Amino acid sequence: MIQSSMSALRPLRTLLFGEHYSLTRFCSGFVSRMRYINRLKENDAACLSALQNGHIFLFHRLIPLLQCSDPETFRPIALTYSEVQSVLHKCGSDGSLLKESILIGCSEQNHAQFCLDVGELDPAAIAQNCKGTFMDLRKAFFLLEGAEAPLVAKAQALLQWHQINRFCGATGQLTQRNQAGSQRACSSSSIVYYPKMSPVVIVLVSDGKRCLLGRQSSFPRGLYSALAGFCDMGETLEEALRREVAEEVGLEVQNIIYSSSQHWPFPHSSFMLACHATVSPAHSQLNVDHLELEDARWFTEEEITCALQTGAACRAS
Ligand SMILES: NC(=O)C1=CN([C@@H]2O[C@H](COP(=O)(O)OP(=O)(O)OC[C@H]3O[C@@H](n4cnc5c(N)ncnc54)[C@H](OP(=O)(O)O)[C@@H]3O)[C@@H](O)[C@H]2O)C=CC1
Ligand SMILES: [Mg+2]
Repeated sequence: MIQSSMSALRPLRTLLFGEHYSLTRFCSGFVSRMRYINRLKENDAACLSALQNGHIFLFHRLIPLLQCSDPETFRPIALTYSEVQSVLHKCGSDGSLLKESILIGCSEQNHAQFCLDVGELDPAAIAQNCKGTFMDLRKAFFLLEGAEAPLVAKAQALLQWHQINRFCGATGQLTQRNQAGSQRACSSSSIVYYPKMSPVVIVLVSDGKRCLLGRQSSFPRGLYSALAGFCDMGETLEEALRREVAEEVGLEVQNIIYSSSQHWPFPHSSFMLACHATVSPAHSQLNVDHLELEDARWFTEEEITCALQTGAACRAS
């Protein structure tokens, strides 16, 4: 039936697209990659085979292995299956650890990408064999180029999620992961667990002339940031944002406009939703909750520009 309807469509296809019509011509590289990744999540054998032909990024106890090409530029090291096998052998492991690799993506060159935590092995020996260095993600996040920081952050977040979700919350039994590492399942309760992110709002509040920034006592000296907070269960983005600003600085905001989003790996996996919002100048008096924030202040555009220029000058020197 399908066959005959496909044949019936052929003249139309030829008219529209010419003799060399093929379905794949209309699948962009992006679509093919997304479908490929999805297939690897669903098919353990396909995923294992992709691992043998893919690229693997190593971590040691959640710290990524990076290569430093010059003092300012770091890149994650993409190793092949046989390269990792050889490094593991040199470090006294039989290589079975490789099966614990977790799928994190697919490069534009169509190589499936995986990450692997070699936490039981000697990090110095691994780093030396790979000509790399293990660097804390909080530092690495700001030194990695473009798309590489989110990839490394995603890898670390997935590795961490697997490490803390080894047991079923209902039965206490060990959970089993699929080959891609996109889920864990408990055979006793049949519960399937998926990697989780906590939704977080971050908001730049303005009174029309100034913007509001705050700092926690744990922030590095001199660092101020837009206000942020975790969404509570059942809240909308707008409700969470209004509550957080009210809690932290005692203001009521309006005119909430969504701006953008990003995955944020610290302290665990958050999904940050960034917005703009306003308060009227007549209601901009701050009442800071010092249990949550060490300080919060209104900053003028000139102050922000000056601080950014000073920061850029400090980084350049
Ligand atoms: N300006 C900022 O604060 C910035 C924050 N971020 C990120 O935004 C997120 C929120 O930061 P923050 O301002 O500290 O959040 P909050 O203002 O919500 O305060 C943190 C407190 O919220 C409680 N909490 C509620 N839900 C969670 C959860 N799912 N995970 C952890 N704690 C929770 C905890 O309190 P208790 O332990 O008392 O229950 C925690 O100490 C973090 O991922 C942070 O890294 C990023 C950039 C800037
Ligand atoms: Mg906060």
